[in-house]
This record gives sequence, structure tokens and C-alpha cells, in this order.
Amino acid sequence: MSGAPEVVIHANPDLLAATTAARLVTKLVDIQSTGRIPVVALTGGGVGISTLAHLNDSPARDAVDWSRVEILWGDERFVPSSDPERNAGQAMDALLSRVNVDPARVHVMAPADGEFGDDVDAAAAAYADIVDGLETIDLVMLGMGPEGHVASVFPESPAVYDTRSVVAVRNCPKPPPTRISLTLPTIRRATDVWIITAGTAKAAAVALALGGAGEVALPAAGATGRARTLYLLDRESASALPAGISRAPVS
Ligand SMILES: O=C1O[C@H](COP(=O)(O)O)[C@@H](O)[C@H](O)[C@H]1O
Repeated sequence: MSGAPEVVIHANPDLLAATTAARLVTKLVDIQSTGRIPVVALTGGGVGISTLAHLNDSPARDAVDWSRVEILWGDERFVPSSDPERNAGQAMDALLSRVNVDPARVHVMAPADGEFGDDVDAAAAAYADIVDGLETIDLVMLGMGPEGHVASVFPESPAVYDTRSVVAVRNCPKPPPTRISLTLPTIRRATDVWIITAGTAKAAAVALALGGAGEVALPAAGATGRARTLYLLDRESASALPAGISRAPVS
């Protein structure tokens, strides 16, 4: 059972990304040292991709056996595969094309010019088959929008009520409008959930998520891990939190 979310605040977005990269390496190495293959869902977004770029630049990158990591995404933009908006494409550029991943373990959500054509429901259902077949999800990494969306689960949207594991998302308030997303019940299957966010625009949503908001109005509030929920913040995104909420000094 997950305890209360923990909060770690860093002085700026760059330090936030660098320390999150270090955390991710440690998490993957720890799981691999038990003989298991870690299963991690990556996030798009500014800090999410910056984290992967920091990891690529770190000598610790090579402590991970990347051929033995099962990689998912929390959400994806349903646009053609060459579109720079694709979360997977950004992750490939930042890290995954530079390490020895096993392509069979890299589970990209289908693009709009992929095997399902423009049928986003079929693409989401195919991804649900992959997710439903996993015994364990070790870690879901999430960015958060200023209105509290996580993955592509937006406030008051149909996805926030959906109990399937993966859904097609239409009419997103943030472009592009059509997406595929893990749902909150799938995110809550994860052992650990990290919400990683930076900037003043996120401050109110961070405070509401940690202050007891409901998940329909603020989906981030429903993104919890079975063992641990970690808010990894920069100083600006933490600026609306009550004093004393961080368990670690700002560094
Ligand atoms: O659209 C998305 O936005 C969120 C947050 O992005 P950020 O740039 O504001 O940090 C991201 O987590 C999600 O994966 C992405 O598709």
C-alpha cells in the first residue's frame, strides 16, 4: 500500500533532470541486480526528455544493461511517426537510439501512419494487450500539465473515468488533439510512480494534487504507486506548497 507522496525539490529544472536521471539509473541497476528485467514507462514533456538527455550524458548510463529493460510510454501523440511531437521519437533522439536496447522490448504506441492507420481505438487496444500481459510495472514516470493532466488523462475528460488499461484520447485541450494513454488504474499498477515537473505554471496543480484534490478534477492526484509516489520538483513548481512539505533540503 502506497504511503503519502514524498516530495523532493531541486533548485532548477536542470538539476531536477540530472538527479532524476541518476535515480532512474539506480532503479534499473537495482532491479537488474536481482535478475529481473525492469519494466518502466517513460514520459514525454520538457523535463521528461531532458532527464533522458542527462542520462545519455552520464557515465553511469553504461551501468544499465539496456538490452534487458522493458520500455513503455505513459502516453503518445497520435501523429505520423516522423512528427517531432512524438514522445517516442524524442526519447529515441535523447537516449534510446544511443544505447543497446532490444527493439523487441521497446513498446512504442502506434503512430497515425502505422499498422492501424488512423484507427486510434485499434492502436490503443493493441497497446492494452501489451500492458495487460505484463506481470509487473516497476516504474511509471509522468510529467504533469498546468491543469493537472498526467500521461494524456486530462481533467474531467472521458479518460479519467475509463477502467480499461489503455485508451484512445480525442479532443485533448493540449495539441495534438488525438493521443493514446495509459489510464489511472494502469498507472496505479506500478510499484513506483514519479511525477516530475518544473516551472511556476505547474505550482498550483502541484499544491492541489498534494493537498487532497480529486482525480477527476486533477488527474495527477490519482497517479499513485503501490509502494511509492514521488514528486520530483524544481523550486518554482514547488512554490505554492505549504512550508515544510519537502522531505529533503533544496539542492
Ligand atoms: O503532452 C504532454 O504533456 C505532459 C507534460 O509536458 P511538459 O512539457 O509540460 O512537462 C507530458 O508529461 C506528456 O507525456 C505529454 O504527452
